[in-house]
Amino acid sequence: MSSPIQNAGETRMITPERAEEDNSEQSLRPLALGEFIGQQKLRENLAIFIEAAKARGEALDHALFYGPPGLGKTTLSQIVARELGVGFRATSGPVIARAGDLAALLTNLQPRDVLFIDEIHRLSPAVEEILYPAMEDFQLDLIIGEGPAARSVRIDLPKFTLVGATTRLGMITTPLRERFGIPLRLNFYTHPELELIVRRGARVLGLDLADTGAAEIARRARGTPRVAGRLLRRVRDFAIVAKVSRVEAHHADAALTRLEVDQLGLDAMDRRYLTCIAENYDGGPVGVETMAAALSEQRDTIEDAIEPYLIQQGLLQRTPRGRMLTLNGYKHLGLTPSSHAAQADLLGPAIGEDEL
Ligand SMILES: Nc1ncnc2c1ncn2[C@@H]1O[C@H](COP(=O)(O)OP(=O)(O)OP(=O)(O)O)[C@@H](O)[C@H]1O
Ligand SMILES: [Mg+2]
Repeated sequence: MSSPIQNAGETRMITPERAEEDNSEQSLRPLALGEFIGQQKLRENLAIFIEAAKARGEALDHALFYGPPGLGKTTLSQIVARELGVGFRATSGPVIARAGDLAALLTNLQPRDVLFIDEIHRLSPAVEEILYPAMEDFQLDLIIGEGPAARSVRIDLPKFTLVGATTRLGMITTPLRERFGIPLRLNFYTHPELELIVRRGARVLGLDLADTGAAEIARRARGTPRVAGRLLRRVRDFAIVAKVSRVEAHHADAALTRLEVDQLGLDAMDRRYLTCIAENYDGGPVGVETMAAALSEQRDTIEDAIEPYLIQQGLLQRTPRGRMLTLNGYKHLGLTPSSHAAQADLLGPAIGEDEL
């Protein structure tokens, strides 16, 4: 089991979530706003906010990046600090266990620094409590001591920028959400954008990739740069072993088909999810907990990493009563819908996209 090809098959090939291997993502990470491909509106707005903050010599307003995994939230957060020319400190929601941990981070910031909190929806309520006055008034209210001897002290903080990232906007409490002056939503990338990202990645990796090969990988990257980078590496593995000097569409297609990534970019897991709804639940509606149990998957994984792309592709719909397969979902599986199930397309309105 030591060849790269066999190892590649062991994990879910196109999962947009981070994996060990993604440490090598660093090399594919764009470092400036100008190098960042796609998310055009967001990029333009961000550039204006950054320029204005710099002109005023003030800290940028707090910013919140949200959207499915692997679309560039962490990358953009690093770019923000770099473009501002300030320090960057990174932590994540589950890592900050106690209020004191956050206090230590905040008191060590330099003026205008960026403090990046990944998975910010997973902060504990006690920590969030400390964060509110820090974000709003740049003050820290700490209780020192216990019992009758306890007293509260107030510490002034440097004016800093909090950059939060989350895959689950719906799980952020309203008071926290309202303290971000700049909420920024990341969307799935278009095929032409992904093609540019794949071509850039191939240059960085030193792979001779024909434009047709780049297009093939882009089309099957699930709208997600992280997936594009991963597919690109796997195609490169196949190319090395097969001694292909220039990778064309048919090479990429052969590699991706062997990895069970289909024409839409769905993998075995996605198809298992869709098939389960079609065959076990007559097309739905079925609740997410039921699906999690049926597939032995975490609910979070299903909601973060599987459903958003299926919904975006029009294969699945989230209704107030549960998940439903659409006619396109059936078509993609090569199944004939039951008359009952075909209703998904007529059932409105779907749950707001923000809930994703
Ligand atoms: N616009 C882009 N252009 C080129 N590469 C990109 C772009 N966006 C993301 N990437 C690449 O995709 C990978 C994943 O990006 P990133 O880690 O920023 O995603 P994320 O949104 O923070 O994901 P998660 O929600 O899992 O934390 C990185 O290797 C990054 O270099
Ligand atoms: Mg991230």
